[in-house]
Amino acid sequence: MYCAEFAAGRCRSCTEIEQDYSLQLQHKQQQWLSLLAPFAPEQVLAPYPSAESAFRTKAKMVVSGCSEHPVLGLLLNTGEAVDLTSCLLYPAAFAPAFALVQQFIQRARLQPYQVAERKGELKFILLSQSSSSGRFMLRFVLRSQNHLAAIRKHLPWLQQQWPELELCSVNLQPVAMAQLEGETEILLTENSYLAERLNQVPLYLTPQSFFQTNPAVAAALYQTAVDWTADLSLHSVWDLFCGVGGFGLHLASSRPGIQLTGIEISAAAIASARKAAAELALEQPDFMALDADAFALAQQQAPDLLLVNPPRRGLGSVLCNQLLKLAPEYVLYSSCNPQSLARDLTNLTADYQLVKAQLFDMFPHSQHAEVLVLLRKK
Ligand SMILES: C[S@@+](CC[C@H](N)C(=O)[O-])C[C@H]1O[C@@H](n2cnc3c(N)ncnc32)[C@H](O)[C@@H]1O
Repeated sequence: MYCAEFAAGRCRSCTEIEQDYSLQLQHKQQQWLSLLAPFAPEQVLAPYPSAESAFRTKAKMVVSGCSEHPVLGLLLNTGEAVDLTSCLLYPAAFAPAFALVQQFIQRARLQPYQVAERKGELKFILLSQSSSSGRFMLRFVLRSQNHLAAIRKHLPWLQQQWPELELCSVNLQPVAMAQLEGETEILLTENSYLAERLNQVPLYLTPQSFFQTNPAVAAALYQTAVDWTADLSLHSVWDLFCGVGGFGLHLASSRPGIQLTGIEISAAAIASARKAAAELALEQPDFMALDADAFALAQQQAPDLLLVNPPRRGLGSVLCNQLLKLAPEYVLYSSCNPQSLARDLTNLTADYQLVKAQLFDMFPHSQHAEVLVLLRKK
């Protein structure tokens, strides 16, 4: 796919964008197959493809320039600002939304943060869209509360121009470092959730909780988890690193009566998962805001299916060893880092057989991949 910013060397995020998409997929699949080979999988399925453009429903834009001429995009080491408001990864509704945000910055006279001088207030804007409703969540990442009153004052204007704006908040990131967001979030609208719906399962996104960036591929991933486990005899499932509940809610809503336990470190994400579980009228779901290792280490009895979807670092040896000790009949492992998954599989395949594996192309044009594997106790 042709991208003018990539061709000009100004944006290098999509390192593979100039390669034909079918070749990108072939390439990822080959790498995936070579990582899996030592574990002798019984079945490896064809990769699940993504749309080539307009698939990414979350944008993280550095704000630079000045309040009269704000630039949304990225900042090069040279100090040059790159405008990414027409980036092809975003759905069509993002470009007019970015234009409104730029007008808002001008009206409210928000001063973009100047990295070199450590002056200014507005560092980033984070924009997410619900793929089911088309509605938006907008977050301003600020250095301090100095611009908060101006944002509050002009927000009614923005809401009037932009009826699809469901939720708006301010995140405070006072530290001058690369970390995108800080701990304090100030909600500016009545609504505290952005409602998403994948495969008819409600999911509630909140400002600080994780959500997949490619909802079409995420829907396929969740559905595959349901399909691969449909024939298994399951009474209990743990969903570790459950986020707002995508995997667990899909499994439990497709199998009435199943005992679901969801564990996640973010209390906001757990509140979302509980809200969705109540809407689905699930019987006895148990979503708890806890560290996954601490939870697993405190358990004596395994569920029938243990589902894990850890961050890029993977499970690590403590959780892998506890998993081997608990010995659930089945493990379903979804990973956004095939390398750390392979490390964990080295541990887990001592007692588990790798039954199925599939790559989901959540991040086209990059070298990243989401992968799903099903393991059965030997
Ligand atoms: C890759 S995301 C998966 C989220 C979810 N399964 C989904 O499909 O959206 C990893 C999740 O692990 C959570 N997390 C990170 N460290 C954790 C820990 N020590 N214990 C429990 N959850 C953790 C993050 O907050 C994040 O929601």
